[in-house]
Amino acid sequence: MTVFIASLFLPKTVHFTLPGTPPRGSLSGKSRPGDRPILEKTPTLFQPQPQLNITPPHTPTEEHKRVDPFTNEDGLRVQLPPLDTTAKALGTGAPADRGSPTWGARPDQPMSRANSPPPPSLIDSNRTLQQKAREMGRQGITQPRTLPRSDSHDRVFAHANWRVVSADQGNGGLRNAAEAAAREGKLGDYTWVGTLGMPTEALQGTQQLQDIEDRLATEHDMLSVFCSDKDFDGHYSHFCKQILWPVFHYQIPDNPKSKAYEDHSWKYYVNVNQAFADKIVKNWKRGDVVWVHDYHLLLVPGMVRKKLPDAKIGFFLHVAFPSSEVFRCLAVRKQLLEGMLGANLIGFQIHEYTRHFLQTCSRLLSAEATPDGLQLEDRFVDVVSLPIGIDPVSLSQHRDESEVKKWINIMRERYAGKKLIVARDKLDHVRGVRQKLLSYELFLNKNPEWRDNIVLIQVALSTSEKSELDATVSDIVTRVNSSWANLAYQPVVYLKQDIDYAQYLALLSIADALMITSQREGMNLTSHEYLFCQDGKIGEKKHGSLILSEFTGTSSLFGGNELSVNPWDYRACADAIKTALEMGDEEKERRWNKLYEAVNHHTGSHWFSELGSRLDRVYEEQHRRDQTSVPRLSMSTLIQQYKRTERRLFILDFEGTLVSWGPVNQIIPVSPQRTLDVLNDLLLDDRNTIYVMSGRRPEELDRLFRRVPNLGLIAENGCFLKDCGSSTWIEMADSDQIRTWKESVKNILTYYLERTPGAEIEDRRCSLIFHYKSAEDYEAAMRQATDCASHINDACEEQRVHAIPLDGCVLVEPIDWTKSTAAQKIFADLRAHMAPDITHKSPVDFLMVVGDGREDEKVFKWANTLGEEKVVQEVVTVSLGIRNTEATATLTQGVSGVLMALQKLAQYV
Ligand SMILES: O=P(O)(O)OC[C@H]1O[C@H](O[C@H]2O[C@H](CO)[C@@H](O)[C@H](O)[C@H]2O)[C@H](O)[C@@H](O)[C@@H]1O
Repeated sequence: MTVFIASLFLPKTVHFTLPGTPPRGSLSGKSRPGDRPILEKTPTLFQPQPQLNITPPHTPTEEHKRVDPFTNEDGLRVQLPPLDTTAKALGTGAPADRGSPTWGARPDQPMSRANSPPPPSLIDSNRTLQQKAREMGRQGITQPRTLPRSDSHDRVFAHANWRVVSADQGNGGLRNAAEAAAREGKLGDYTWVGTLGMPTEALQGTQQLQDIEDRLATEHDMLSVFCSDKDFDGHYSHFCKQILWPVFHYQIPDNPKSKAYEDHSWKYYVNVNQAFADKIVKNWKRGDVVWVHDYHLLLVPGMVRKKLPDAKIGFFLHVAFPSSEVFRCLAVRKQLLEGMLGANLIGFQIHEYTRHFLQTCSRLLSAEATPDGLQLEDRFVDVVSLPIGIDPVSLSQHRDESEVKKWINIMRERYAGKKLIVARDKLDHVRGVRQKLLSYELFLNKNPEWRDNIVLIQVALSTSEKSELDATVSDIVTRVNSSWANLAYQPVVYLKQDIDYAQYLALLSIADALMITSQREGMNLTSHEYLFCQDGKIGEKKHGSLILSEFTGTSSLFGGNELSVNPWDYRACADAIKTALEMGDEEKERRWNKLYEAVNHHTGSHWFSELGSRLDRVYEEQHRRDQTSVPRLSMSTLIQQYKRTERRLFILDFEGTLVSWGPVNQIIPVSPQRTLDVLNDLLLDDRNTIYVMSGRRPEELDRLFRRVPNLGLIAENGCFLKDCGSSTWIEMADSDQIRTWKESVKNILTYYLERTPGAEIEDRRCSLIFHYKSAEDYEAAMRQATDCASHINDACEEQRVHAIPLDGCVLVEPIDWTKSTAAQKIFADLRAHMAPDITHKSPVDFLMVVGDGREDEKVFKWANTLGEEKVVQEVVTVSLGIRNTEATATLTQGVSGVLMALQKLAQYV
């Protein structure tokens, strides 16, 4: 069995060595294969990383021996050497939350064909610039690539030497988690499915590309997904980055240039998702598991499901899921949701995102949402929240490297006597770097005593987002530095480039505080890594404070032990900086201990394996329900069960089971005579106890069943109970609670009623129903009704009430009293009335539940448990519905089938 882990970027990619590139080491004028040039100089803080691959050519088959064990294949110091099997399993060392370097902008990878080449005039006039750029490149100064793509460019790459290297794009947290789970034996065979993260069209049809694909598959267990550059660019740079990423993080651009409502790049998104699905389908074998990750691949579960109806598919969203109010702005909202719903299990980082997703589906797809997931027409999809975490084991090993200690020493010396606030973020609006700098400026303004004594080190990673943000942030940095810097002091160190892993770990270890001001963020693993590095084990600063935006997923794990901030509130953020710096050691330690415990509890490996086990469980459960092999009710078995028992309890649903559905908002005018006769016949045997359950009001049921003495009744779906032979109703629900929520819900219902001509509200004792079957415009009414249900679910969750969109109506009822709670009360009361000398452990030896609806499923479940636990000798649960059921048998002949079956039993008095 193989687990496919589909994520947009593979953990590996390839780098090419182009003929004519200067040999590695030319920064210092020497050529030393495998060495990282920067190390040949006296190390300076945050020297730019060279991006040119300057290794002498070598063939793909001969792996180059690395001289410096801490450098990766690319000469960047980001990977531990494969010392032994444990170290090997630790894999790539890199921050969990990575940057996303601009796609198609590396000089050692082919250029994209997505954009047409610039006109020749421009190329000519650019030549001098290109010369200059090359010159600067030789000096180690990184410049954006200026060469336009051409046929010769393609040919060069098609024949150049290449090597597999660790990719610097993609989800580091996911990779670390998978590697940790594998290392700990919680994940068996697994195969990554993803793109190389570079334009590949130039290589299409070449042996080169085939070799790359083969090598990744055979040596690294990675299936490469190839798509045209245009598709990838449209998918990633446009649909993902300009539409999904902002909208999922609550940034709906409201300016006229906004692309949020356009869908011109939608087709590219579909194409890339289809390419992933095709790759998975082609390689899938029975028993394999498919895990699809993140917002880049929302359609993949649905596409795979279409081809492989039985596949076990999980989907996890790493970023935030917004409120339905925001999500509904997307033009392709339904397609996206339906794509995700192809999975058996959908995971989110925290409960808030799960709730938003359930509400969004209930609102936009009119799907029935339950706390466990979504009941679709033909399947149930489970929905869970499970936060990802870091891998403390590999982090700890990486932290022990001498390079980290070296950087700690350098920084210790450089910042002696200063307090350090550190941060490493992507430079896009969502991450709130601008807000952070403004509050830091405010802090320095308000607290002159701290000037000269504090430094903010902000590492800003590049993004594909091209905006004025860059300029704004640089302006603020300049303003702060020019206000308070002097020859020996600079209040902000701003690095617009990534730092290597050793420097990153040193930075986290030496900090006095980490400051995260994301406007929204799925999780934020940088804060986990920081807390881990603050244990003081490598003799550095310890128990530093964490200033963390309340809009990150991580903040919901930390229980207020962080300094939680609203990044929009500059004053509060400035105050939080002061609190962080002036906090006493004892309080710092107390807070850190709690935070550290949370970090170690929610590890990446736990996350990965727990998701896996949950998928296994829900898949089993869904399959059990899906099996059309829920047997038909066997009359002969039922008769035998009935005949060999003496204390029988029947719990029978009313509408749809004992009578055909009538208009729900009307009292049935005619008594259903046949039903009453059958019930009376059964009750002639005093070994039988019968309860009828219904959503109707007590007075309606009284009227309907006045000719069946000794019948027990459950009204309003479990809110009222009348015992057999009794004339009084027991109110099960808490009437004060009901009164309170009814007031608020009625206001909401009235609002929608006024906008839905022809609709009406039915006020039951414990529930309210918004009926729109007779609305003048049914389609419009249905939209109002789903909005109404979602409005109630948003506004009244704390009042323990929920709104359920049903066929032609929205039912609003309490969460805590159901048909099942009523059935349990009946059973408990029967047990309480058992004579003390009786030795049976159960008041009944035969329990039959028959029903056809959603509410009845809970009663089936409860009854089956009594059977499974052998509390009741014979348990028969029968569903009339065609939907998935918990019942152990089905009856396809509808109401007359039920009446016939009961009539047969009644003959055996
Ligand atoms: O920028 P992208 O290539 O589109 O990828 C989005 C981000 O993915 C990863 O972050 C997300 O997952 C993390 C782990 O679950 C979570 O901590 C974070 O909040 C999510 O946004 C990746 O770490 C980021 O670098 C990417 O930008």
